[in-house]
Formats: sequence, structure tokens, C-alpha cells
Amino acid sequence: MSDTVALNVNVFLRNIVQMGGSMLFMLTLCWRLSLVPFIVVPIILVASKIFGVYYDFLAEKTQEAVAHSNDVAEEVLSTMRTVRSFACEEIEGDRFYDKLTDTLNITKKKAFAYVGYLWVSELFQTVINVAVLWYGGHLVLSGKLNKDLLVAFLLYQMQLADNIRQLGEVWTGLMQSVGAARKVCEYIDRKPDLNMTGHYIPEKVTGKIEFRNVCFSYPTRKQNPILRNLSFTVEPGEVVALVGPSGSGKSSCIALLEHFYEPSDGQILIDGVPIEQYEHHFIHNTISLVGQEPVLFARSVEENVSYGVETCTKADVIEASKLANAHSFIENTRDQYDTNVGEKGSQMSGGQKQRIAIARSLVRKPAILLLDEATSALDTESEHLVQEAIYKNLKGRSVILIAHRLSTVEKANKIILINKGVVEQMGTHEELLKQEGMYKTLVQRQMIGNAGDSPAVLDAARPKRSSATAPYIHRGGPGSGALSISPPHSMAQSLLATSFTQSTTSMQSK
Ligand SMILES: Nc1ncnc2c1ncn2[C@@H]1O[C@H](COP(=O)(O)OP(=O)(O)OP(=O)(O)O)[C@@H](O)[C@H]1O
Repeated sequence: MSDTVALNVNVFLRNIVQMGGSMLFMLTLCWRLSLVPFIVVPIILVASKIFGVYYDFLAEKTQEAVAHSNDVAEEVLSTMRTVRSFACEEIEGDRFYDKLTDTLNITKKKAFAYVGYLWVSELFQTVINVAVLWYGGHLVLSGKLNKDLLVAFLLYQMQLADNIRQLGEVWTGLMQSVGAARKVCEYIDRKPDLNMTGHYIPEKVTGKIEFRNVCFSYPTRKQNPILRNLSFTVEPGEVVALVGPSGSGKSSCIALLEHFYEPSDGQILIDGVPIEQYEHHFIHNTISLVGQEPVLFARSVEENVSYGVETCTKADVIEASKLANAHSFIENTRDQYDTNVGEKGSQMSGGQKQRIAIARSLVRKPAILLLDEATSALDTESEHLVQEAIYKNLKGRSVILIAHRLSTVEKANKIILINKGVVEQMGTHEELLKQEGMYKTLVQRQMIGNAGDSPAVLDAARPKRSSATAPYIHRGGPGSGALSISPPHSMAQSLLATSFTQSTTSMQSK
């Protein structure tokens, strides 16, 4: 756009001046003969205007078509393993080809429109030349014009035609740029729907979180309520677990706390202040999130862990990595903290990615930590170590966690069971086990799955909290590292037991 404007404005101004000069000289040579081109030139300008509007429209369509084909290419390249694992290379190739064909069709239309425009303007210029020669000859024969002046007039006339042709090209270039830039300008001028005008920066955040009668639906599905009058409180320093069936709205609560969306009704407060009143950078340094599928950047481990924290030292990075149980595997890589994790962390395993993401959150020393299935890809031992570290080192900080493993959830100070967007049960693991409700059913389901489908196991296990919480692995004491696998657990049973939500869903469907 900048290149086209810089070049075209130069050519445009030069031709306008030359055109003005030619017309002035033509008028002084013979005003009667000047009327001929002066009548036809406005017709050419009108034709240029009509063509310009159409060309602008086609240029915008071309941009859209190119964007669609790029979308397909980008999506397929970034999900290449999925595409290959379903043997869909040809299908995706055809999809890309179709999008490229759309682009080609629009480009063809553009080419035909340009040819049509050139044809019309050349035709009019020929008409002017013929008309000037005919009328000029008539004026010479009738003695109203000197034949030398007719030749001079014709030379200016040729200059004028050349200027009109160049102006047509400039107009085409400008319309092409305007069409292409319109979308970019739309995005630049777009005002976010979210209210990001908050300026509140307190000296200290204690970490009290309050959901007050929150109603929410996603902007793309406004008619589909996700959270309905949802209320709960997390006191400073509390660890609260959100549990419930898949799709019940747990991650949506986290998204609202991160201020990615705003509730349609109700309020979310941090230390009694509505979240939208906090300054954007401040709130995101105060609340740290480890999501379901953490995204790493194609940089070194150290740069990923210290991401966004300007004052972060290497010692801070190592400390956070130790807390996240990531230090030992990082040390074992060839370049250690300088190891490049690859695009979106593709050169790391799922569990390694999660641990680096946890370290990235911990390095900020947040007042509120949100863990949305943040340890789901870790083996039970690693998860246990990471959790121990989090519980030990985040004392005084509030933690909201979503987890599918019962062993993760039961240590929480408070468990909130969300079902279909409302809080159905709330309390500690022991309190909820005493109530008849979905939570107890879920626990029974998991434990039965782990103990040879015997309902009696639940009762037997209840007083022994440690065996209930880590049904298939017993530890020999904190830090001892000694593990023993309980008989008579089968591998299939253990696998079944690892998914809290899966069990929930299957229970619900019954
Ligand atoms: N960006 C989005 N746009 C529209 N609807 C969405 C979006 N994200 C989630 N949803 C819908 O909102 C509902 C709640 O989703 P949410 O992710 O909060 O559930 P969840 O309880 O965390 O589930 P899970 O345990 O499976 O992660 C689901 O029905 C889902 O389809």
C-alpha cells in the first residue's frame, strides 16, 4: 500500500499538471476544436469511476480468497500429524486447491475487467482523434484554423491522451491498494467489545475471589447459557477445586476470571473490586493461568519460563522450574535451559510442556493461580511432586484448579461441583462424601473401578484417606519416593480411574 501510494501519487500529480497544461494550450490554439476532447474526457472519467468501484470490490474479494486459502494451509500444516493419522492428505490438498481456484477465478475477473476498461478508454481516445481530425480538417478547409496550428493541436492532443492513459493506470493501482488495505484498516480501527479501561492498581492483592450471581453465554452462541446465577467465594490462600461433568462450565469460569470474556449478568470480584476495574497488565500479573493445552513459544526453555517478566533472573527461572518438577528433565537435555522447545513446544512431550508452563506461571509469584487440568499429562508420581510443590510454595496464595483425577481434587480446601452451569454441591472431600449427590456417586464410581468393581471397597476405604485419594499408588511418606502398587488393580481399572470427568459423563448418561 505504502509503495503503491508513494509511486502513484507522484505519477498522478505529474499527469494532472501535464493534462492541465495541454488543455490550456489547446484552448488558446483553438477553443472550438478543444470542445471535442473536452466533451469526451468526462465520459472517460465516468467510465474510470465505474471501473474503479468494481476493481476495488474485486481487490477486496481477492484478499478474502487469499486469506481463506492461507487459513487452510496454516491449519493443515499446524495439524499435520492429525491429517496424516487420518490419511486425509489428499482431501486437505483438494480443499486447498479449491480455495486457490476461487482466488484464480477472482483474479481472472479482475484481468477481464482491466482489459474491458483499457478497451473502452482506448476506444474513446480513438473516437477523440477521429473527431478532432474530422472537425479540425473542416475548420482548416473553411479557413477558421491555420493548418500549422492543427498539427500543434494534434501534438497536444496526443499528450493529453497519454496523460489520460497513465491516470487510468494510477487509478487501477490505487483501487487495488484501497481494496487490499480495507480489511487491514477495519482490523486496526476495530474497538474491542471487552472493557479494558480499568486503571485500578492496589498495593497488595490478598487473592479473595467472588463469583456473584454470574450468568454467561459465549458471544458466538448467545442463546446458549453456559453459567446460570453461579455464585461462590474463594478465600485468600484457599485451594478450591472445580469439578463436574464435561461441558458443565468449569473452564468458562476460568476464562471469565482471566477477563477473556465478560459475564452477561452478575459480577466477578477480586478483593471486593470488579475484575474489569483492574489495570489490564496488573490483573494478568496477579492471576496466572496454566491451561489445558499450554502453548510454548519457539524459543529456549529459559525464555519460555521468563516470558513477560522483565526482571526475571536465571536463578528465578531455575527455582520456578524446580517447583514445577521440570528442572531435572531440563538439566538432562543437551543445551539445558537454552534448549529450543520448537514451534508451539513441538519438541517437548505433553508432560514436559505442562511442567514448563507451570514454571512460567510460578515464576510470576501470582496471588491467584488457575490450573485448568494443568497436570493431566503427567504421570501420577510427577503430578504428586508438582502438587506438593504448589501446595507448599503457594501458601497464602489462592488456587483454583480443575482436575479429572480424584487424587488431585480431594486435597483441596473446598470442592465445588458445577453441573449445567450452576453450583450443585460445595464442601470438603469428606463433607461431600457424607452427602447423597453427584460427588459421592463419582467417587464411588472411580473407586469401584479401582477395586475390582466391589462397592464394599468404598466403605472400607473411607477412613483411610490416603488410600482413597491415591487408589493405585501408595507412597512411603513425603519425599521418600518409595512406591508400591496395590493388588489387585488391573491396568484397565487404573486407566478407568484416572478420568474423573469421564466417569461423570458416563454416570450422567445413565
Ligand atoms: N469459545 C467458545 N465458544 C462457544 N461455546 C463454547 C466455547 N468454549 C466452550 N464452549 C461451550 O461452553 C460449554 C462449557 O464449556 P467448558 O469448557 O467451560 O466446560 P468444562 O466444564 O470445562 O468441560 P471439560 O471438563 O470437558 O473441559 C460447552 O458446552 C462448550 O461447548
